[in-house]
Amino acid sequence: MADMDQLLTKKVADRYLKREVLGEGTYGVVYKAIDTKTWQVVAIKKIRLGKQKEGVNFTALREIKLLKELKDPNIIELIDAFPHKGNLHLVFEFMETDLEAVIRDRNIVLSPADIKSYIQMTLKGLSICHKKWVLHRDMKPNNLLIGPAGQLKLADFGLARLFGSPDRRFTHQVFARWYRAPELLFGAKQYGPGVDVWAAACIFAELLLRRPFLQGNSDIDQLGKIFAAFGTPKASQWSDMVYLPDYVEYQHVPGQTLRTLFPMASDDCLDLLGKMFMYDPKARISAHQALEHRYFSSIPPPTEPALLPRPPPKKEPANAKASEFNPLDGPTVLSPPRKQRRVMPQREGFDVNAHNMIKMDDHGNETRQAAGERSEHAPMSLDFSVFGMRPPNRPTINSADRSHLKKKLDLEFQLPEEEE
Ligand SMILES: Nc1ncnc2c1ncn2[C@@H]1O[C@H](COP(=O)(O)OP(=O)(O)OP(=O)(O)O)[C@@H](O)[C@H]1O
Repeated sequence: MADMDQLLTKKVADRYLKREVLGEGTYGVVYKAIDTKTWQVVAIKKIRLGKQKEGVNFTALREIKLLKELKDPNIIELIDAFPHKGNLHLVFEFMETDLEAVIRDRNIVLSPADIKSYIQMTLKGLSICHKKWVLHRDMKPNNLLIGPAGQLKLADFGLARLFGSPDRRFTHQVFARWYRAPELLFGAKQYGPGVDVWAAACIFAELLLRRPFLQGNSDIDQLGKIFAAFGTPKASQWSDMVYLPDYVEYQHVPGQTLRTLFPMASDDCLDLLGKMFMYDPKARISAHQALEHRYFSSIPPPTEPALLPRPPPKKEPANAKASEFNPLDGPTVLSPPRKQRRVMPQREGFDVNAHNMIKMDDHGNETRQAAGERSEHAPMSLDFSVFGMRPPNRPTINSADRSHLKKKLDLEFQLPEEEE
């Protein structure tokens, strides 16, 4: 490991002075750095591009350019993007903390006005991205970063699409499942902005409850938790559901009222939440419509961002939090017992032997298992979403492509000689 002096003097791409590692996420390591062009503190996300030889994925890089142009007070700014030593570096404005830290800080009391403010900023960021046809697809509280003036900004926008669906076998991805929309859990290949609205609804619920709302420990269990909360969807509520690739029939459970689930919330709050949690993505409210909902115009008005309670700036790498977090600490298990649940693949030509099963390891993580091998932990946990749903090839960049790229994409590529 490089010593501190080296880290302090290292210059990346002739522009950034690298500082400490902030943490490691799904796509790679994140460093703190100083931008010597502006003397601004930045966060550099180093994305591993792998060793593929297929060259540059121009579509992906065109999308990075699009992300660079996506400027809004509620979206983290992508300041720069450059390839360096087989990795793609994305330079973002530096943010002090995130919404997960706010929710989990027991010293923080969140008033209804504070919750309104945080969810309004989330929806504002979403609405702008959706207007430009960019989906997030991996919304969760630790992707909602909070700046020094209390502004909430959406981070990691578009990365799931660009660099493939995050692999949920990684520890830090276990939590992402809790925010997945039912259509994704049923394997929808075509989905829209509704997936982000569902995730925003889960975050809204988490702000109200101060703990993750629906904590499934496998994709099937996640659907079980959703249905136990809101009732198994009827064909009248979501007619297209049965056509989804991984649709399985669940035993009918009645669900609970939103009032029972969120006893302290106002009527307006519950009305909006219910519209964001609509099963049928076509019936689900859009981020733009949600912002027009009377919840945001009724009293209390949302707290000014600068007045929002927030934890002290982070000191430790946030990836430590994954190990601290115990999903068993969560709310009452809402899922019906496994035995009661019918999981019946009803697809023509479905061959269970051709597929894989998912079982849970001791930490509650999913591990793939060949079909035929029986899992004692989750005998019914067939995860159909793994079939034929491999992440798209990651874009790769080789030196021959760089000049080409510069012309095509107008990214400021500077490729220094020094070692990383
Ligand atoms: N713009 C930023 N400013 C400050 N810290 C950041 C910034 N972006 C990321 N970080 C920090 O870097 C670390 C890794 O972040 P990253 O987004 O890669 O993963 P994560 O949010 O921990 O998990 P996941 O990949 O599942 O979203 C986290 O501690 C995160 O708070």
